[in-house]
Amino acid sequence: MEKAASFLFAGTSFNKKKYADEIAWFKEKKETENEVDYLSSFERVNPGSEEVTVSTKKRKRKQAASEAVEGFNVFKSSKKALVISQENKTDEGENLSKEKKKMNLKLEADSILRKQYNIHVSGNNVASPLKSFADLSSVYIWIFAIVSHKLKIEMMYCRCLCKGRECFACAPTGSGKTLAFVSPMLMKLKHASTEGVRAVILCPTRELAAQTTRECKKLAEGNKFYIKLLTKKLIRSADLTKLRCDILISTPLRLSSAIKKRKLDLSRVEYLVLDESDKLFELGLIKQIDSVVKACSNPSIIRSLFSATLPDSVEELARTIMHDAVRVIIGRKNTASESVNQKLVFAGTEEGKLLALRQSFQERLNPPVLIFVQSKERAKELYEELKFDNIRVGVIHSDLSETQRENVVNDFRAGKTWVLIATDVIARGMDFKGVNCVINYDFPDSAAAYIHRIGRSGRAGRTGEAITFYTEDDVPFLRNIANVMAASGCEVPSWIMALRKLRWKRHRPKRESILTIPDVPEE
Ligand SMILES: Nc1ncnc2c1ncn2[C@@H]1O[C@H](COP(=O)(O)OP(=O)(O)OP(=O)(O)O)[C@@H](O)[C@H]1O
Repeated sequence: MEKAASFLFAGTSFNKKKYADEIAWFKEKKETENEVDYLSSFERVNPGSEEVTVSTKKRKRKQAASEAVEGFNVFKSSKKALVISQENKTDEGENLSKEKKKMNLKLEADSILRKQYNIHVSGNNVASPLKSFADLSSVYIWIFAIVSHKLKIEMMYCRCLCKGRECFACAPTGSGKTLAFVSPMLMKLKHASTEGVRAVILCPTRELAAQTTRECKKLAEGNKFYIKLLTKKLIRSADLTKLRCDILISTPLRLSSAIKKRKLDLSRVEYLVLDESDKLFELGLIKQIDSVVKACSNPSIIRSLFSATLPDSVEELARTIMHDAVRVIIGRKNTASESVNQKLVFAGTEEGKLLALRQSFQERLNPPVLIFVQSKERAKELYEELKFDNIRVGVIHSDLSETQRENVVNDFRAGKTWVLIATDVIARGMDFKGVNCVINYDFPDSAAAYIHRIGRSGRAGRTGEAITFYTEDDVPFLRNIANVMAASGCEVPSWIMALRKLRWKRHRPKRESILTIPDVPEE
């Protein structure tokens, strides 16, 4: 256990100060105490259960005995439990009914635990959620995820993948989905191999693919896994048929063109993860996804879909290719992270938006701040305006080269720039540490875009803020955003909730130019 756990923690830096309580909690208690802890919490929510009346000592013995009879992993290694179970073997019929009762109690406990943590699971033969330190010894999972109770997705998904199940997973932004699919994947792959690509992770953008590669490498540090980001350079320089790679991370376009041109062999792939899956299943990418799915022809492949937003249409489509998939939803599907305080601000006109932004920067600029606009032209314009104000500002959009985009992201991560203006290109999956505020300078074009944009703040248990400017043009679409806000516990004016809900495809109205300064030089 220790070895496996240290392998998982290798290269991952946890904020030990922040999680000091949890670490202390974990250190102070022995395995058995934690087991009892779980039991007593179960009893608290089951006052009617007969277990409440028995003494702690008796209860422990009773628990150990019946778990051993059933062969659950939790207490399997306990010799005492085995002895007691043999002593108790009196009548087979009685044992059978005890077993049934115990099984029912276990199912009930699983369901209470899921309810407590807002985990919704469906599918056949779904594994129990991880609940105590004892469970860790069987699947070597993230201790911090369990004690902090914040990163629940890892609890459930690790269990599914370790049991070899395909999975749809939908959990809020910043809840740790990346580690939820990378850590069990590394555990299952065990060690590096020369047998070609064994796992593929698809991400919708290059920035996200690069970030995921970095996370994978950090997590695998000390173990010689070959983890590769499929770059243009790699495609040009290497003979991909001989590529030594355990985990390959790519965007769909790059991978499908590599499959086509260089005959990359994906027939041994054991794990395929589609991160930000709803984005990947959008019309523009579906052909490439299809070619990747076909190329991963190993019949025992395990495929998983992850996102903070998972429309029913995507689920339906994906189900046609998945085998008996488990569906794991943390919280409510398609809702924003509850740790982001969301506000709507009426700015009247385009001019009003710039004024409001300048004013809020003068009053309190609490960097890092991310500002989203609806097009690259507008990103460039706002950049010129803010540069003029002597703000440490960066801009990222699809007109920049790969290296330029990389530099902009690195500068923002390093704190060299305090404000980053962006299009939706970085709205998904990007994990900038501690973004204090997201400003939707231009109203998002869908509820999903809103959820992902504001989800760049309030990550990994931290709190954040999101401000959305709206003008007259945006009013018909306010209700859609207001619904998301209300679902995550934010206050919304009643007049907005009374607006008619519109079905929207894409709301990108033609907006007046942001520029107030004349003659912007061409970049
Ligand atoms: N068990 C954990 N304990 C502490 N921090 C964690 C844990 N798991 C993940 N994190 C941190 O939480 C942050 C958010 O994780 P991640 O980027 O995987 O979120 P996500 O759910 O994929 O979000 P998004 O939907 O925006 O892509 C990261 O900085 C990650 O290092």
